[in-house]
Amino acid sequence: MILVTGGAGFIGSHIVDKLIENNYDVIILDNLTTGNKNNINPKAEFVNADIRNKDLDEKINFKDVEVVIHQAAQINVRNSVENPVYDADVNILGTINILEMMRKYDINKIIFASSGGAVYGEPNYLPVDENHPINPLSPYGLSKYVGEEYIQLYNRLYGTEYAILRYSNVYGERQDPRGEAGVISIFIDKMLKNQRPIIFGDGNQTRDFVYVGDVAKANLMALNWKNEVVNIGTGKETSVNELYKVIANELNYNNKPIYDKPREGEVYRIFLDVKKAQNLGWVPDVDLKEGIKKVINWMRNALK
Ligand SMILES: O=c1ccn([C@@H]2O[C@H](COP(=O)(O)OP(=O)(O)O[C@H]3O[C@H](CO)[C@H](O)[C@H](O)[C@H]3O)[C@@H](O)[C@H]2O)c(=O)[nH]1
Repeated sequence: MILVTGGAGFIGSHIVDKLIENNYDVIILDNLTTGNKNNINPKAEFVNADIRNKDLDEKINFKDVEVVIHQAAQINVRNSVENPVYDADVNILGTINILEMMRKYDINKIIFASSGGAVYGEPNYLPVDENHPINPLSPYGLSKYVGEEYIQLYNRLYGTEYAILRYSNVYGERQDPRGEAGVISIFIDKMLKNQRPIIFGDGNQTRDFVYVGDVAKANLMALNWKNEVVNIGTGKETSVNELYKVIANELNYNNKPIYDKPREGEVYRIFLDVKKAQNLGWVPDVDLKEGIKKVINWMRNALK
């Protein structure tokens, strides 16, 4: 049995679907603050609870759990700046609570969603590999990194195995354009409604956009990775202006974007070195254009 925390969320629900496709038994733990009931795979068992709950083992039969895939988190970077206590509570104490349940019930493996976009800070060199210095620029980046460190500490103290996946900018179906970020879903949503998207700054800032299905695939492969910290991205750099063009082109949208002042405190250029993931056998299957088409199809139906 595999426990997926945050399994009703954007990335977690795609992981659950892939696990079920591959005949794994899955329990979802989600408190539905940002997760959505509609994302829940009916073949999974669902427990509505908070990762910080000290009596989680009264709700979940941890004796059956062999691996925890820990995706539940406070994921909003800007909210973490406004409310660092809440961010640390969910992302640090929540992670420790999950690790304690694992210790109590001898669960030997955790796969953890970390952030390649947030832990490295402003890159000293590009692409950013796993050995790049850690210099988070937000409480969120720090809380994700502290989660990583606790997981490594539990490995030293109790031998708990881990795979820490540092995602780049993940996009895909079920990323809510009204919720936390996701420039791709925001641009598609606006263009479909014939509104003009806003580009913050000059639009030459770059990101590494990775499709959610490929991230789910990495999590399944990580079931066999032992004590690795791995960047998960495409290794390709795309500017926000380029992204705008690709989406506008797919949608035959002819309006120009509105340029606004740059968003404070965000990095200008970042993309990940993904050689390590490749050496472990993972490569992304879906390129940006194809992924954007998938999101457009999904959003057209979701908006009906
Ligand atoms: O309407 C928008 C939204 C975003 N952007 C720009 O697009 C780029 C990407 O922005 P996102 O908000 O999609 O993502 P971030 O790069 O800010 O990444 C942060 O938000 C992500 C959510 O997808 C992840 O949580 C990630 O770890 C975290 O660093 C940024 O340069 C941003 O300024 C715009 O120009 N217009």
